[in-house]
Amino acid sequence: MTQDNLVEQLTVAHNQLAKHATNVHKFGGSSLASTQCIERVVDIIRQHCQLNDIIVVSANGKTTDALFAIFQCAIEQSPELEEKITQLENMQSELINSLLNAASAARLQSYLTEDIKQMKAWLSDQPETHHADILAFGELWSARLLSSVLNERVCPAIFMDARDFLVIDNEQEYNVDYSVSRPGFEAKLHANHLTVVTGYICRDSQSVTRTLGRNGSDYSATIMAAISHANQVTLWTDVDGIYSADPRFVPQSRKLHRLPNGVAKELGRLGNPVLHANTLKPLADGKTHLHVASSFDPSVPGTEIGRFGQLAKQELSVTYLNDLILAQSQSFIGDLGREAGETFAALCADETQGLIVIRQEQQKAVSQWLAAHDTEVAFTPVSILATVGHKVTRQGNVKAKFKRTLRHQKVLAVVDAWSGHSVIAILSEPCSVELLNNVHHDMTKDAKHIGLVVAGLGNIGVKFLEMLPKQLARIPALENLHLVGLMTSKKALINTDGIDASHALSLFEQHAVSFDKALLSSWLKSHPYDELIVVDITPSEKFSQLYLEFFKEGIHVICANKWAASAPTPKYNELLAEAKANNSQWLGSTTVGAGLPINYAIQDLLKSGDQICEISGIFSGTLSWLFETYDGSVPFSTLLLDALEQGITEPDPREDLSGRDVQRKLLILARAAGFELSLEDVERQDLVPNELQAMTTEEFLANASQIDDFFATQLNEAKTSQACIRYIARFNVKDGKIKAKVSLECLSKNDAFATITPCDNIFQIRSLWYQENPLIIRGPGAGRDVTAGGLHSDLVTVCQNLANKQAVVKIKGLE
Ligand SMILES: NC(=O)C1=CN([C@@H]2O[C@H](COP(=O)(O)OP(=O)(O)OC[C@H]3O[C@@H](n4cnc5c(N)ncnc54)[C@H](O)[C@@H]3O)[C@@H](O)[C@H]2O)C=CC1
Ligand SMILES: N[C@@H](CC=O)C(=O)O
Repeated sequence: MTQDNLVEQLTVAHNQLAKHATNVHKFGGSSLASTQCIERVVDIIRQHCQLNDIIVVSANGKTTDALFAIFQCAIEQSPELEEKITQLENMQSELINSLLNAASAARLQSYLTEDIKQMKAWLSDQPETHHADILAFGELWSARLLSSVLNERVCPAIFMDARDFLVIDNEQEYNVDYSVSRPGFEAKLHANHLTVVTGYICRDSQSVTRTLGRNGSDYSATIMAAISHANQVTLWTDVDGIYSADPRFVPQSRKLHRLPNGVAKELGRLGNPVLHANTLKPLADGKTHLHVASSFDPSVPGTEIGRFGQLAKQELSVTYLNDLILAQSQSFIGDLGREAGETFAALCADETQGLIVIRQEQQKAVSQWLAAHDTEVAFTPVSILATVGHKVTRQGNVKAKFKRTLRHQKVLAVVDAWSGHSVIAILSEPCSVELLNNVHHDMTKDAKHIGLVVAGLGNIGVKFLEMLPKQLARIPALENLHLVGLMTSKKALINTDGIDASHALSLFEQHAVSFDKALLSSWLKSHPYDELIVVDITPSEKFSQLYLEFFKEGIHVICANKWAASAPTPKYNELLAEAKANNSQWLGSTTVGAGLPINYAIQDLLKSGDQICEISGIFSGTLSWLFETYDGSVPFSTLLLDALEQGITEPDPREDLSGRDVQRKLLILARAAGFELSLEDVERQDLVPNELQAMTTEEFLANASQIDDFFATQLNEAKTSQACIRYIARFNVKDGKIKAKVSLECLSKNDAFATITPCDNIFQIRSLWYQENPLIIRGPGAGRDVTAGGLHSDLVTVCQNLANKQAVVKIKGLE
């Protein structure tokens, strides 16, 4: 979804049933099969449609099948005819009476009685002449009923019989005569109404009822889109999208969230059960997007078909058709082969090898056609198996892979489709479910697409983005990762087609727009990626409060932000539980020690059965740098401003000076070590004087010199006893009692914590296995490079886990 779509979607969401642009919604028979189904459809219309939209309907449930059966009984003069008619009439009456108030029900009931009378008359006298008229009752009843229900419960709605305006000029090709149909429709239109139109039926230029063939209602919907210049068509059906293979047979199939028009058309041509070749014909220009969504679960994002950028074009799918005929003839070599392929709309054809693949029912016609050309033909029963994707015939690597996966099969030929969007293998045996699964696995196993959203483009965020293009190029685990979102506190740039990581910041400068939480939520709920990772590099408590929503959507979170990991215990536990329930990964290695592997070390000890009883050290890069550097020659506040400039402090350095940042880190590590405690359980010495507490960051920085006397005094006192001052975090457990404190301490110069490189962190861990001689981890604990590097390390871990399809949640660094 582009930013434009995003904004538009939000506008739509806030303007349900408001006067707006026309969209077309089509509801299939299964979506309208019962009272309960129709109630669901009414809810969908309430939430997703607007006045002036067009609703196209199929016949309720199995009504068309019942009408076919009735027609057949009449032809065969079967004694079951009366009973079948009564059953169908009763079924329609039940729907009418259960959904409408008494007055409307009586009105529709009387129409139904009239229709049944008419049907019986046609059935008793030349039923063949009225075949299409009889079938048309299904859509007629369905549209009349739905429009009445909408009128009663939702908004003004009118009912239109498509035969009153929709004219086809050639029955075989189902070509629409738009020059008659469009003005005919417009003349009947009522402004500020929903229009409910019968699918499947139309008339010819002699005003004879015609049907639009198999799945004609989908075609009706796209015709209505072309007639009304609609922006979107949604096919509400009983499946929730188009999959990379038929999900009934291929459990590993993935939903294709976005399909380029040409690829969708090719899938329809090669027998995709949801898409049909004619359906896409009226949308050939690609401007109107087609959505496939489930009326049984409308909140689940379906498949969008239209014009897309590069990313959607990388998707591959696999489809097959059994019970076909391979026709081989010398005549098919050269131009005649091409002509035959076009004449019979062959599933595939190769004029160099002289072959075409057709459906069984076409065999006779092909024989006759060839007889006219006086040549011989050999017919062989075959099946086809195809890999379908945007311009796939030009992708040598994909074709090679496809051939490799089929090397043990009896492949008669591998042919490029004329469209360029599929490579088709002709098999001498039917395609088995096992073969379909194997080929699908091989062709799509690397195709999991992961979206990346980066929140926070400050000191660390910018460095993270600077490193991203190189990381994407050199780390195999990031192969299918796409930067799709960037945000700061004020603006966001979301582009589902991907944001070029090499120009991320300038693209953000040029195209970012204001956003709010509702907009973000709506996008996050409908994003088209298999997985989405949000990297939180903000210092914002408010942003951390979105994690619960992220986890509910199965989104993964990597954070440098410490708020969520140090939240009050009930909240923290709720986040862990929600992440686990939805297989969301939550990693926050950089929340303590920046890029140092302290979280991993603690987790590893715990996992291996060790028990930690003490964690202490210098956890703040800022305070480490300040106290290691401060010797009284330069005022403390000058050093503080210097640290801010170097990017090692928190955005507001009082977070460091107050000990709050260290307090959070100690809590995060104690939790990682398996202890349950909250921030209040960690005693904290605040080094910010009261008078500087309530100021804005800018005011504080302007008045920072007020802290100098305090630190000068502390330093001088320490010097008199050959000691030094350091801000130390200490956590220990003795006899089950927890003690946790962060404070300024006066240390002997020989103390392990007294002599570290400025800005380094030092972590000392005592445990069952490290009692006398503690485990020490030491190194740079703050700064742009190491923190951004640590975030990239978490990113690779998440992507690797996703590639390995680990079902178990791992919340590294925070568990
Ligand atoms: N400086 C360091 O060495 C380390 C920093 N961190 C953490 O990294 C985070 C970022 O630090 P800096 O880059 O120094 O901060 P910064 O102040 O330079 O940048 C913060 C960014 O977050 C954005 N932001 C703020 N609130 C937002 C919201 N509600 N929604 C979206 N974006 C929002 C801001 O617009 C800005 O782009 C902090 O949580 C910090 O604790 C973690 C480890 C080390
Ligand atoms: N200000 C912090 C930055 C990282 O969390 C520190 O000094 O460690």
